Amino acid sequence: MELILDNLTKEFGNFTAVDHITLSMTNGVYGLLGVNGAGKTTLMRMLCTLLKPTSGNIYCNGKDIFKMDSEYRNLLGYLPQDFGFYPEFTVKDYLLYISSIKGIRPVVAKKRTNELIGKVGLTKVADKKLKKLSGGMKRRAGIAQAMLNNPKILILDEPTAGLDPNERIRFRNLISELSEERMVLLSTHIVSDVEYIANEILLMKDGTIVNEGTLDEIINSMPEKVWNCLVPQDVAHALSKKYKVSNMKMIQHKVELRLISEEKPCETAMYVEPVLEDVFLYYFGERGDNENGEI
Ligand SMILES: Nc1ncnc2c1ncn2[C@@H]1O[C@H](COP(=O)(O)OP(=O)(O)OP(=O)(O)O)[C@@H](O)[C@H]1O
Repeated sequence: MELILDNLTKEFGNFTAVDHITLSMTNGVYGLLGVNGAGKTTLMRMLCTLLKPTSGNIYCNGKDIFKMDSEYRNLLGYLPQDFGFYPEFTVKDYLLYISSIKGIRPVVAKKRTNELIGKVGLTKVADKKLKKLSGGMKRRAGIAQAMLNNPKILILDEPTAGLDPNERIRFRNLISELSEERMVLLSTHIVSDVEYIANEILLMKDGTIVNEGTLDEIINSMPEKVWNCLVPQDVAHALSKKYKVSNMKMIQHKVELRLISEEKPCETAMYVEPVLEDVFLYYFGERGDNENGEI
């Protein structure tokens, strides 16, 4: 399975949401990481043929996905950010209903529904109405519906948004399990989501992929260094205005800062090994002197 994005672009009026992305993806988990508004959903909607590109193409095993029609849709499973669920349906009925929409034969649908309910850990609540489930459980039902046709390409838009830490971990494990022999593309703005499960990380900013690679490749390619410094409060204040600061902690009467800088930022600064969160800050963070800065 290979998906190729060739100069993919989407404009809304004179705003470019996805800007000439060229990319190739095969089996494995791809983590699309970016801040709100980076263009993740727009990119995913094009990959699901729900949105036509302004220019550029997407090829699946060499064929234009917009010309493949049902041949492509049969390969695809999609969990949208705000997936419409049916509050009065039980988990089982919901999955059987979606199966019928997808044109899956009833015998196959029944078998697949039972299998997936077990896989996503919803056996105990299979006959409960969706409105009675927790956010994480609903999201798991959402994943199950995306998996009904045993897709070779699974696209998950912010699947962990709003989940508590336990559910988040459970979800990550589930996604890893489901990634065998298929391509999974998941978007998130949470660094740890991709840190643990993505084989390939795509950093998206302002409609473009600013960096792409394995966790190690991305971390090692950061052009600046990460420093730890323990300084008095006034110095900490000045440093945080000048540099991007990934962490700040009070230790007795001093402040411990973790910051990103090309050169040694102060006399006492010690170089530390970077982690993905530092890289995220490098690309997406703002220095403290930028009033509009948000991470
Ligand atoms: N239909 C549309 N018309 C106009 N602008 C749009 C439309 N859809 C998206 N945009 C704009 O395109 C940009 C990218 O939006 P998109 O939803 O793809 O980002 P995102 O990375 O998924 O963000 P989030 O994490 O908040 O969902 C945003 O500035 C958004 O306002």
